[in-house]
Amino acid sequence: MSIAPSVPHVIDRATCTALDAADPLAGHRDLFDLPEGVVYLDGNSLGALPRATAAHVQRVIAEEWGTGLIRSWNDAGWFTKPVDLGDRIAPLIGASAGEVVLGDSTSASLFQVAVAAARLRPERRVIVSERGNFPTDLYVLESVQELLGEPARPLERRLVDDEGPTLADVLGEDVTVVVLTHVNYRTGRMYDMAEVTRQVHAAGAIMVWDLCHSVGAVPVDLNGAGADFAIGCTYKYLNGGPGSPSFVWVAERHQAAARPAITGWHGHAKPFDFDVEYAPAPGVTRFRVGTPQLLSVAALEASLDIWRDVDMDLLREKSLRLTELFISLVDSRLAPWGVEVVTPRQSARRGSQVALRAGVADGYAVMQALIERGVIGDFRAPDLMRFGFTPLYVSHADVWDAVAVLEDILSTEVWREPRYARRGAVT
Ligand SMILES: Cc1ncc(COP(=O)(O)O)c(C=O)c1O
Ligand SMILES: Nc1c(O)cccc1C(=O)C[C@H](N)C(=O)O
Repeated sequence: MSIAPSVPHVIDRATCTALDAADPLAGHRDLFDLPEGVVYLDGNSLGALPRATAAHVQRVIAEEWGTGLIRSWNDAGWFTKPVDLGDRIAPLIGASAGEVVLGDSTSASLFQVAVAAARLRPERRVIVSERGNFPTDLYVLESVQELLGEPARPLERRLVDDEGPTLADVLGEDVTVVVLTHVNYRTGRMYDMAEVTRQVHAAGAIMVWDLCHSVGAVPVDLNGAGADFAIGCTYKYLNGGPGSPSFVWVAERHQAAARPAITGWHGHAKPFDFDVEYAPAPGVTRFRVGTPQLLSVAALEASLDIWRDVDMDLLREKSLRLTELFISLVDSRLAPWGVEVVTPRQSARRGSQVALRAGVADGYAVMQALIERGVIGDFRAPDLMRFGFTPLYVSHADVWDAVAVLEDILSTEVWREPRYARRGAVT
């Protein structure tokens, strides 16, 4: 695969519009309902609204719910939707049919999967994750510790980072599961999935990947990497809408032995036998819990249609072109204010987002000023401005415009106005 970003050396806005004119993915932007005048660089938190979603959800409400009523569990295929849509996510993450199923929230799915993973290595007593992981993953692992730890044999949680201890430092015969997020939510740094999985397996441990910031953003090959379990969300780059369901991937070789944390009736082998005893469904279906949120599932179904004809190599090429373009414009135009690129410059180590430290300015205030001017990114405490580049709807001209507004905010020092000062919770 060619991943040469091919950003020309001398860049002006006309260069960016020329890149857009030559962009094979440019047409996909029309599949989204983005507000006029907005440069949307926060699809790494909540993806944009696909044009087809409202009508599809409206049809599900009116026809399947309104008219079909209870019959729709069979007639509209409601009962098997989590498995059917799992099969549609599978090609985006290098999974086979029958390996992916929709879950509840990502947090709940991680609990479901991490417990199952740890139970595959019960004699080992250390769970490893990363200090910079998205906090919910770390909190969930505390619950796994509590659930599976015994007074005489507690489970320990060890956190690694680049300053040490590193993953290589802690991997040993006592490690049961390693839980890492493939693309870091703050820095956008991406792990080499195959290499890390190999290291973890060499220590005899189980590898669980969080794909929240990878699925739909970068090509992922779980089976190629030989990973064991994965979870992810669908409301970021898959554009499933706020609160759309998570997904769970379990490698086929683990499915028969895997014992999920929560054994609900939708994961039962024969849910409509209403047995008193639990018997797991075959395959990944046992990771289902209870009634799926079908209106959110419907919104996701509409957004997944967009992925039928997306070439993931082209997607990656465009993603790298956008992030490369952004980084070079930041370097060339924002140096006077000490703006620093935190995301790795090596393209193989970068997801589809870029984080900046604001230098002499207050990043929070700068981000509020940007948002007021229609350039929507976000801020992650203590000091990072984050910009997500969703290749399906962000253009090269958007990148140019975003940096131009950023330069203006820094040079006029408008960010110093009191209305941009930090207050309350931020998303
Ligand atoms: C890496 C990662 N994991 C998990 C989550 C969230 O989990 P949930 O969908 O349960 O809110 C996020 C973002 O919200 C995330 O960035
Ligand atoms: N999931 C979110 C939510 O429920 C509320 C606000 C933001 C989010 C996000 O997705 C945040 C995101 N995971 C992040 O990378 O920071």
